[in-house]
Amino acid sequence: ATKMALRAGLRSKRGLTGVAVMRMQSPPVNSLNLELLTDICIALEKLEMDKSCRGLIITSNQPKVFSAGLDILEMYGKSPEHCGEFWKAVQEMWLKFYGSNLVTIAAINGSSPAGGCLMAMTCDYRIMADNPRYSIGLNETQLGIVAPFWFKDTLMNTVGHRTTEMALELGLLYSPAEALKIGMVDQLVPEDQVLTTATEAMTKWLAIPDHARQITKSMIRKPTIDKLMSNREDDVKNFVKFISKDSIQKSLGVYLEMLKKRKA
Ligand SMILES: CCCCCCCCCCCC/C=C/CC(=O)SCCNC(=O)CCNC(=O)[C@H](O)C(C)(C)COP(=O)(O)OP(=O)(O)OC[C@H]1O[C@@H](n2cnc3c(N)ncnc32)[C@H](O)[C@@H]1OP(=O)(O)O
Repeated sequence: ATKMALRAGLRSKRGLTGVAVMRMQSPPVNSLNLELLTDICIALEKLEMDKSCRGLIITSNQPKVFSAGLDILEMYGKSPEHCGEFWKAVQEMWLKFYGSNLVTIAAINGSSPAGGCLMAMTCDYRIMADNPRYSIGLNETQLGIVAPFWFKDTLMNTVGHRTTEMALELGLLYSPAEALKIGMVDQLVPEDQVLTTATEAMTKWLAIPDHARQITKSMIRKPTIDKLMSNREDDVKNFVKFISKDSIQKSLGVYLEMLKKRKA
């Protein structure tokens, strides 16, 4: 096994031949800030160019949490320029993962709300710890914000039209058992078996010739990717306009307070 050290917040190492394991480690909850998003993108870009790499397992090194989603502090009280730069990085992460040529498997070893759920849904396969304390889903409306169309598309492509209406409008967070039932995740296993099961699943995916699998994946995902690709700048503008509204900033502020109080 070759080890590959990456910059802050991320470690990636080779286990199974041709398979990289990316472990997010940005304490306390792997919230996706600009730095972590950039690190993840650079790491994926490198792996994508590495001919010996065929698969990627993404998991968390933080206890109880896969990823808390986008870092709210990157969108709260920040300048429009900063928000725009942040949003471009979010788009970049989604485009790279959703369009990856690698087999990507999410080993979801903790809660995965909002952007964390999005990230997991960009993968080819999802294995989640069966711990009923964990939750996963796109809860944006609960924060008073609106998930953009490509979040919606990713969910719709994963769980279907009607389930997306309910999930997205109500901002539902699902238990692992519920998430399995609606197809948001593909498999549940005891917490200590998430990574080994991901490795087993990877073996199955890698038995398929890369070329055939990649073309098939692209055929299925390309229309969704093209939709964002041809609207990237408008999407950034929309985001900045939306997130800069006083009412939205207020909602985010209230939500952050709630997160802190809940802890106390
Ligand atoms: C009108 C036209 C509209 C057109 C649309 C335009 C486009 C607009 C788009 C706008 C969409 C933006 C999309 C956003 C997607 C997101 O991802 S938003 C983030 C949502 N995330 C959450 O709701 C998760 C919140 N966190 C939690 O629920 C919990 O932290 C946890 C379950 C993940 C873990 O729980 P626990 O282990 O108990 O840890 P905590 O004590 O709660 O947290 C520790 C620490 O971290 C802080 N924190 C948690 N999450 C975040 C986060 N996402 N960002 C920043 N900070 C976070 C938390 O406050 C604690 O801080 P302190 O230690 O108290 O300082």
